[in-house]
Amino acid sequence: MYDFITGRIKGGGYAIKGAWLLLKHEHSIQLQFVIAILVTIAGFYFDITTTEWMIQLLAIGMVMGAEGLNTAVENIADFVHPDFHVKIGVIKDVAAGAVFFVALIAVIVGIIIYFPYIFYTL
Ligand SMILES: Nc1ncnc2c1ncn2[C@@H]1O[C@H](COP(=O)(O)OP(=O)(O)OP(=O)(O)O)[C@@H](O)[C@H]1O
Repeated sequence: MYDFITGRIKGGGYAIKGAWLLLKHEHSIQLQFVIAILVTIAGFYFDITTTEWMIQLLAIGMVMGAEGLNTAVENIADFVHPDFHVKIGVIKDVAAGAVFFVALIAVIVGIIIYFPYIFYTL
């Protein structure tokens, strides 16, 4: 039981270290973090509902999580095959495509949430 608890705490520590590395070194994650802060400010400004907060937070988490996994895939690809290879290109494109899906949905969610606040209250 003790090993189980210390193992989980260690695992959490590694995960936090990984999240910090992403924020420190990855420009795409940094940009998404800034966007996350901006929409959070917008959430307070427009006083969005609890449900909208939950969906917005979910969208932020999905985008940053997908981007983090994309970075991991890119790093693995560069590690196992640093030189140019058509298959590495396809693997990286597919990983980027997965982020695109999530990001597109997040943008649509953002429009659905904020369109009424911006245009119906004018
Ligand atoms: N080793 C490679 N072999 C073939 N094509 C590659 C290779 N490396 C990158 N590419 C192509 O270039 C694109 C960009 O790859 P890269 O690793 O530079 O990602 P990136 O979008 O610049 O990532 P980031 O800016 O998040 O670090 C890939 O999606 C792929 O099409």
